[in-house]
Amino acid sequence: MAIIQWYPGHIAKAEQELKRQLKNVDVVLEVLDARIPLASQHPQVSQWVGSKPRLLVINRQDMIPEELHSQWVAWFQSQGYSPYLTDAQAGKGIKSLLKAAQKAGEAVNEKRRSRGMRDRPVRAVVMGFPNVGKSALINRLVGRKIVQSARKAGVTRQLKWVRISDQIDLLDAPGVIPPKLKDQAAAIKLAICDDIGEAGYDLQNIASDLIDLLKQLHFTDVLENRYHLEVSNFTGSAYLSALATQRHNQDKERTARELLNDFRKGLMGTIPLELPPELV
Ligand SMILES: Nc1nc2c(ncn2[C@@H]2O[C@H](COP(=O)(O)OP(=O)(O)OP(=O)(O)O)[C@@H](O)[C@H]2O)c(=O)[nH]1
Repeated sequence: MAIIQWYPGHIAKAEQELKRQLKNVDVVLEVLDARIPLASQHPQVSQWVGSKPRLLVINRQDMIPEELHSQWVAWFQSQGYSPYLTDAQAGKGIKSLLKAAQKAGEAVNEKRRSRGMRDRPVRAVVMGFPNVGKSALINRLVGRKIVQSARKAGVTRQLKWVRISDQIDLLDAPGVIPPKLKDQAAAIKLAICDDIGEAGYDLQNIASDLIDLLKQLHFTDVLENRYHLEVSNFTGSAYLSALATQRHNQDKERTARELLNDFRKGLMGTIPLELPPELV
């Protein structure tokens, strides 16, 4: 079991900043990682967002098999959400999301009109865990590069409004959700997918956890195809050691980094680490 450590001061600050941003918006776009849509949802978001319309953006759709797309949409709809699938890197799913955000914010203008006020653009914010693709999504929604999008977790700056159309304004800085504190199983998945930002974790433990998880989900073939080492008789940790012996002169740290990078870059294939609950 991996021990993941957080920095409470850092989290408190992020949480405060998020609440400050949320005060100013009409519509929230909550970005999830398609490989782990459940673990990348934060239980407190509902409370923070309150009654504002919220759209779920299941990003990195390219990193899971296509047949799962509609299954996740159906599942989230059954839970009362409005889910939209995107690939922010390639720019897929952006138009429908934009339309939905515009529509979700219409209530604001209805209210304004009823008070004799003029319409104004709907204000939206993109929020989600570190590194889930918020900046890439903002750049796609705006249609040009206004936010730095990087592979390294935690790259996000201060806020400004950007007009996307005469109907919608977007905060140029994403709202970063501080990682979940209590749910270790979710935290491990977030760490595996590199969605945990500046939290400290042990690379070797997380790599071992990834191997255990792949075994549990019957994805042993992806490991065997990539590394040509049979996995069935090994625990995650023992497999990592065996791999280290085979590949890097017993350097487990290097092997762990390589394994995680291979997974994160999609080099093992499109592997969902979670399935919609009915399918389990
Ligand atoms: N394959 C794939 N990669 C994506 C997608 N969206 C974003 N990425 C990549 O994921 C990495 C992180 O994306 P960012 O947009 O920087 O993530 P962020 O949520 O803004 O990150 P922070 O600023 O750290 O909170 C980048 O390398 C992006 O190119 C996607 O839909 N598919």
